[in-house]
Amino acid sequence: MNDKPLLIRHAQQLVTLKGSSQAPLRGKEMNRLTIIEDGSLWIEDGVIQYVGQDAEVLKAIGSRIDEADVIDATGHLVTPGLVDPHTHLVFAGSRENEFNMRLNGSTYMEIMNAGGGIHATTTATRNADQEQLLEESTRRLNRFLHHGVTTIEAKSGYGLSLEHELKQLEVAQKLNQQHVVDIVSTFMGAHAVPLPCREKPDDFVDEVVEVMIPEVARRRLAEFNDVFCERGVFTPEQSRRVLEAGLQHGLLPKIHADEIEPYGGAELAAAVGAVSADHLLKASDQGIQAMAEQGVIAVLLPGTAFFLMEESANGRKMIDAGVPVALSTDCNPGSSPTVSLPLIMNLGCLKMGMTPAEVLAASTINAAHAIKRGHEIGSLETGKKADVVIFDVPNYMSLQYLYGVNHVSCVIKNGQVVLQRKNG
Ligand SMILES: N=CN[C@@H](CCC(=O)O)C(=O)O
Ligand SMILES: [Zn+2]
Repeated sequence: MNDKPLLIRHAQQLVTLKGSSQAPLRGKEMNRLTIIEDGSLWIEDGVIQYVGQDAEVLKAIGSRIDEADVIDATGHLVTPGLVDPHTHLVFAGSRENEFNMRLNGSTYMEIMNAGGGIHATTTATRNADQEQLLEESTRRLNRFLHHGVTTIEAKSGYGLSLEHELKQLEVAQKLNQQHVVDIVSTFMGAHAVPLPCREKPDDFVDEVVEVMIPEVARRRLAEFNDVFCERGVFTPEQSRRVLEAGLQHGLLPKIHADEIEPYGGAELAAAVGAVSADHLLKASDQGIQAMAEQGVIAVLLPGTAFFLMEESANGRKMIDAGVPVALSTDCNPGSSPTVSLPLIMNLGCLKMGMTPAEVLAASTINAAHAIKRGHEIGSLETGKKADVVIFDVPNYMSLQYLYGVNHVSCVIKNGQVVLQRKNG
């Protein structure tokens, strides 16, 4: 912990997103950023103590300014640390061959049904030991940090057996201990039916429900439980079994829903009280309505749609229907190998009709709520963790307008400067 306080001064825009620690922003609220011009932050013991205009903060700290390290953010944008609420961070290998196959006409599901896709990464991940997984995942996590991400969700799901699911989750746990970026773990044993079980998928669901979930919960290796609810993977009935079993063991439900075709995933998310439903490219209007009524967060992944060359989810319609929306990279080796959450924000604007304010809310406070961390991160408010990004742009609109560029200039995690970049 830094003994010295940290003072960030004179931000051209300091976006606080204050006032939503209890519940995610919805509808028109998603444009409510609360911006302070000539903004400053006083950070002590890893926690934000004062937020306001420079003159106000200076008045509050008085002569203590002499104790502090000072960062001059003149001409820069200051935001909460970005939060990525849906990644498959821990895996081995890569699948550029499948990218090439898709560009030659194969579809994502054809490749998976032929034993590639998730199965290919499962083989590579099973063959990797913890050390290799840790090394590959650390490199990825470093790159997330370079793009301004200070907290990330990480799913298992490339083990598909108790032994290898535990291995993936243990690697995530170690990464959380070793790396400055915080990791929140999700168990996703129901990511695919392993090839040898293909004739008897319900037997595999039994194993997930009766063996894997209880053991993962007993070892406290995850907080959430996810399932790939899609035709040819897990049916809505099987998915419900998995999610309800998780709930019985204290694992909160999340769901990969309606990605390839409308399949009742959004409706199921609402019925089981899922924290989030993710993907939703093909979600039905009734499903969207049900999510709005139950307050299920839509975690949208426009990078996945982009990379699969599909139409994005209708983020605009979901926000207008009152669904709280968050954004994520979906970082994985098959459908979205990116680590750039800022690029995903760009795509949120360009492919889903979200405003620059909405994508920022979706990648900070709403993303924090999607992993049940809204009370401690996602906004710049007194008492919250001092996770902060300084961007080399003058305002939040420029972050989207000057798209496809990494504008991160400095990242502060728990009150410590952990990354500084030169932007020229
Ligand atoms: N769609 C299912 N699961 C991942 C992709 C996993 C993979 O292809 O390896 C996703 O969220 O996109
Ligand atoms: Zn995913």
